[in-house]
Amino acid sequence: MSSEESKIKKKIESLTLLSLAKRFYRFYRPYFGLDAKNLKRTMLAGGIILGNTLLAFALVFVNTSMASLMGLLLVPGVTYTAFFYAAAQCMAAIVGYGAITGVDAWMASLLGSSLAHSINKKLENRWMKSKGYYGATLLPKSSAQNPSQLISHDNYELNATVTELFDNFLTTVSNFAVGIVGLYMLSVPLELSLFSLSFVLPGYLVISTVIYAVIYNSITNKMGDSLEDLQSKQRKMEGKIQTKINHIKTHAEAIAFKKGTDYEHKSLLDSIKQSRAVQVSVSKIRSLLTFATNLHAEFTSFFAILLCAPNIIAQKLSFASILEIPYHFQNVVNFFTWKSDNFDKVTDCAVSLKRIEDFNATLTKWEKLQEDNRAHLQFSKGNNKAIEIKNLTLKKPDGTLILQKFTQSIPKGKVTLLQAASGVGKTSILRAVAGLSPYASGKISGLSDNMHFIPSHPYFPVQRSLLDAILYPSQKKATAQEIRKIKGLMRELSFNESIINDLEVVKDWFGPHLSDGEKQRIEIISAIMKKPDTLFMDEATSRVDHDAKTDNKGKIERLLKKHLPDTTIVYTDHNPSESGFCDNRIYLSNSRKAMAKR
Ligand SMILES: Nc1ncnc2c1ncn2[C@@H]1O[C@H](COP(=O)(O)OP(=O)(O)OP(=O)(O)O)[C@@H](O)[C@H]1O
Repeated sequence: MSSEESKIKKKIESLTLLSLAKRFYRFYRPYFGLDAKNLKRTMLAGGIILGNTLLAFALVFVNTSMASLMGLLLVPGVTYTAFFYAAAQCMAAIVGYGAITGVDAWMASLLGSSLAHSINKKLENRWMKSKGYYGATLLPKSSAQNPSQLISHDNYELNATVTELFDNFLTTVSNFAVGIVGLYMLSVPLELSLFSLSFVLPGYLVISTVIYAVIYNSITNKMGDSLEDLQSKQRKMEGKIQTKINHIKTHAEAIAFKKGTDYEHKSLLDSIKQSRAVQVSVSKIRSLLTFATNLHAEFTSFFAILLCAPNIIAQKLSFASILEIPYHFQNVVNFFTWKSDNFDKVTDCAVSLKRIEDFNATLTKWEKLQEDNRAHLQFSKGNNKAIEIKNLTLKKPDGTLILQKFTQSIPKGKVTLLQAASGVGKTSILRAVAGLSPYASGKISGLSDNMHFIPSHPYFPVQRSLLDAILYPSQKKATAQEIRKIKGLMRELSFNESIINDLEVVKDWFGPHLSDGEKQRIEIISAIMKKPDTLFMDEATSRVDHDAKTDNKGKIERLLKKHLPDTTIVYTDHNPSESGFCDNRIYLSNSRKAMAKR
């Protein structure tokens, strides 16, 4: 089979109800069972199934009581007592039917929200705990999904719609059963005479209804085949727009400085235009489907009457039976046309499910990559004298080399400067040491758990105070002593009093409230507060002055020596001071070989 053929086959398969049901089954299976965690959901699903079985009986009760009321009205000389009794029966049947429907819908919505909550927790948990937020971008050919839409919106929509569809499908099945039985009971055998031969077709109403339904279903299915693809594209476009807007917000200042408004505007507008083009195609297909389904809705009664015509003409059907036929006909047809009748919702769910499947697949790849890498890059306890790096080889996601067989001994309790030209691999070494490089091999020994890293771009948690940023990621309340110490360090690093007074105020501290150099000084205070055994700093003072007068860089270096006298410090710096801060230098040459010099 050619690749084109197999693609087409895959597409057709992906849209069949059976294959969709299989995918949904695989996806939802872990959320049901008899254990305490899943029992509530299992009971709700059972309740919905039971509710729909009861609905089938309630429906029979509604139909028979209506038919007997009709029959009664046609009897000459009917009494009011008999009429009210029959009417009361009808009322009771209708109210009973309505009540079961209400309880059923309530259980479906409870099930939907319970599933949404549980699945979201799992997705979020997996994304955060496996560091998927970091790793997804490191995968080769990663399409770097934007999970914000998925976690905040798609998953809730998916579960609300799936449970609604599940309930709706069960109702359709129970109505179908009632419809088939009803049509069969009303189906007076059709007698046909052709030439001298006569035929009798028993249950012909059932057979004709099924034939009608199958033909209608195949027509609408063909029309809606491309809807899932288009909706998938539409969601991707929405994700792209969100990403671009977030990007503009994050880099607002740089864009404004670079006078990039028109550039960003055009880029955003292009995405909005593309999304609009997809939306127009989706609307066209939707309107075609609406046309077909509305036509079918009107045709149903007409076709049912046509089917009954021979028996009505032969006066073999009572008036009450004639009234029942379109109703049963509709119920039988609805079963076959269920997917096309709910095409929008079914494809919406299929699209959301696909996005969650892709998201999970990306996380699985990342988890596997980490697992594989654990065997290649080995960490061990080592000795008290030095951090030993042996044969460290680092690669890019596409497999090309960054650094080969780097071997180095870093003395403990000293300050070591890691120097090299830009792009040689200094940050990559720090990533490997932090266990954040999935394409690394070699051996590293002598590290303790108490390490601290200052990344090249300062980090501030969202909607938190400066104090929270300094103590990040600790979630404990700061003690009065800690606050006093932090304020003292801020004064030593020449912070303005107004900033010191705002220490506990929640602000967008990553925004313009602090200069870049101030942000870097906050990171230094954070490191001092952690008292790590080993401190790794990546260009941590690049935005801080070190001229003779103010010398903030010198202040930082003296402060680190004073407060962290026993800490092993390893840092990168393109513009190191000559103040004697570092005890040891490592030069990483372009030929990827390291040389050490004291
Ligand atoms: N995830 C990645 N995907 C692709 N290339 C990568 C990745 N990580 C690192 N590299 C490449 O590895 C090389 C080394 O990068 P690294 O950031 O370690 O350099 P550096 O020595 O710290 O540079 P600088 O001094 O400019 O910060 C660069 O060419 C970079 O593009």
